[in-house]
Amino acid sequence: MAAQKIFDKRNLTMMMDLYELTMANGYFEDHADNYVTFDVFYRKNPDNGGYAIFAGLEQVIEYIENMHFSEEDIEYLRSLNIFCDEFLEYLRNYHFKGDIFAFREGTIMYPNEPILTVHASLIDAQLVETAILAEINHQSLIATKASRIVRAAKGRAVSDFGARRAHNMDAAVYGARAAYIGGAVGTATVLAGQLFNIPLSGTMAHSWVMYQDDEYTAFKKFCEMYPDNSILLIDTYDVLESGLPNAIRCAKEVLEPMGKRLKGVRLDSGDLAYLTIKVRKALDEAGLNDCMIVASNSLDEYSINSIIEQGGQIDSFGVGERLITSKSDPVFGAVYKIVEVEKNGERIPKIKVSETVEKITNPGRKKVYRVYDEEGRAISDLLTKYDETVDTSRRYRYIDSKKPWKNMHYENYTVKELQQQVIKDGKRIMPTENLDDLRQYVKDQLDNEIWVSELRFDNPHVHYLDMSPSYYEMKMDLLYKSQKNED
Ligand SMILES: Nc1ncnc2c1ncn2[C@@H]1O[C@H](COP(=O)(O)OP(=O)(O)OP(=O)(O)O)[C@@H](O)[C@H]1O
Ligand SMILES: O=P(O)(O)OC[C@H]1O[C@H](OP(=O)(O)OP(=O)(O)O)[C@H](O)[C@@H]1O
Ligand SMILES: O=C(O)c1cccnc1
Repeated sequence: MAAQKIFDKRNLTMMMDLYELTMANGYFEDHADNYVTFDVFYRKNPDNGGYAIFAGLEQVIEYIENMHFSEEDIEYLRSLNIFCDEFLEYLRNYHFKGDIFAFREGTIMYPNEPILTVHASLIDAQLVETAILAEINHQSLIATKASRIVRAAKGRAVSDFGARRAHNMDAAVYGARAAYIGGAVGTATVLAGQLFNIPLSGTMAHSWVMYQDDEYTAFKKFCEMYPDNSILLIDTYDVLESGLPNAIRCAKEVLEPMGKRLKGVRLDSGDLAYLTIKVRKALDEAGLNDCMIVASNSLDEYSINSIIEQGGQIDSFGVGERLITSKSDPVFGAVYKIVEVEKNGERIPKIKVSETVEKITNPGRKKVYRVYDEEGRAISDLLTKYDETVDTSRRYRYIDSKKPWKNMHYENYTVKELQQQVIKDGKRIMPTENLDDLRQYVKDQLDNEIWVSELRFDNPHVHYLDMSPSYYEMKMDLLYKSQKNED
C-alpha cells in the first residue's frame, strides 16, 4: 500500500534517457517489433569486495507496472519536434507487455552474471533501460555498502543516519530501504519508516543542547519528556568534563526517582575509541551498565573496524554520509546489454567483442545457477544455455572460463536457479516482498552459504563464474565468427 503513495502522486515514466525514445521512434517507423533479450550485469564489486547484494527490484517492477505517457508527456515530446505523429499516438496507449526475469532481491551476486533479464519487443526492452539501471545501481550499491558496514560492526547495531547527506530525498528514502535489506537495524528517516515499515531510531541534535541555557537543563527536559527513550548527546561542550557528568546526574536525579533508566549517550566527535572507553568505565562505575553508547561522525566500515580493534566501547553506530552515498566507491556500474535477437523464428545470440577480456559480453538467453557443495556452501555460479538443464544426480562437466583447457567436474552438488520470472506479459507475477524477509535472506546467505574468504575486506576470493560446455562453445563460436568478419 504505502510505497504506492509515491507513484500515485507522480508519473515517472519519462525518467529515461532521450535516446531510448529516439531509438524507439526509429524501431516504430521500421516496424521492427522483434523480440529481443537484454541482460543487466555489472563488472566489479564495490570497494573491491568479494560480493554485492541485489536490491531495487521492487521499484523496477513498480515503475514498469505504472508506465504510461500522459497527455502532458505526449505534448512535451511533440514540442521537441523529433518524433513522428504516429509514434506519439502509439505512446498515448503504451504499456509494457514483455517478460522480466530477475534474481530475488537480497541475493548475493557477482560480476558478469545476468541479475535481471528483459525479454520483450524491441521498443519495450529499450524504453525500460534507464529506470532499471537507475534503481538497481542505486539500491544495490547502498545495500552492499550497508552489508560491509554491518559486518565491520561485528554484531553491534548500525542505524542509517544518512538522509541529510543523501544526494536527494529519493536517495535518502530508497537508500534507507537498501541499507535495511543490507543489514542496518533501522533508519532515522521517518518517510522510509512509514513507507517500508523499517524500525525508526533517533537521539537528539546539538541544537537541542545549545538552545537551552545549559547542558544539564537540556538533558533534564529531554529525559522528562522521554523517560523510556532518552539518548543524550554528550559532546556539545566537553565529553568527559561536562557531557558525561551531566548525563550521569540526569540518570540519577531525573530518571531514577521516576523508576527509569538512562537508555544511552551519543558521541559525535573526537577520538571515538579513547572517549568511549572512558565513558563506559564512568557509566559502569555509576551503576549505569545498561546505558548504551552510540557513536557517529563520518563512520564507515574502515573506521568502525579500526575503532573496534582499538577497544572502542560502542553498542550502536549511527552512519550517515559514507553509507548513503557509498562515499568510498560511489558508482555501481551495472549495464544493460542486448544478448539475443529473434528474427523469423530464429534466435540469434549477440556478443559485444572488446579488446579487454572483461568487456566481452556473455551472449544469448541463458540460465544462471548457484552451485552448492554438500555442506550448502556456494562454490560457484554457472551459466548455461536457456534450454539446458542440470542433472544433479550425475557428475557435471563444466568449463572454468579462465582455464578452459582443464577437465573440471562438479560432484555431490546441488544447484539453485537464480532468476525467477517477475513480470509476465507486462503484469507483475511476484508479490511485494516483506523487507524483514529480504534482510533475513541476506543474513542467511552471508552466514551459511558464502565462503568466508569472499567476505574478507582485503583481497577477497573471486567467486567462480563457470559455463556449461555447450554455452562456452556457443560463446567461442561467436567470438571466432566475429574475428572472421573483421578479416
Ligand atoms: N579512534 C578512532 N579511530 C579511527 N577513526 C576515528 C577514531 N575516532 C574518530 N575517528 C574518525 O575520524 C574522523 C575525524 O574525527 P574528529 O572528530 O577528530 O574530526 P572532525 O570530524 O573534524 O571533528 P568535529 O566533528 O569535532 O569537527 C571521523 O571520521 C571519525 O569517525
Ligand atoms: O556523520 P554522518 O555519518 O553523516 O552521520 C550523520 C551526522 O549528522 C548529524 O550531524 P549534523 O552536524 O548534521 O547535525 P547535529 O547538529 O545533529 O550534529 C549527526 O550528528 C552525525 O554527525
Ligand atoms: O538521531 C540522531 O541522532 C541522528 C539522526 C540523523 C542524523 N544524525 C543524527
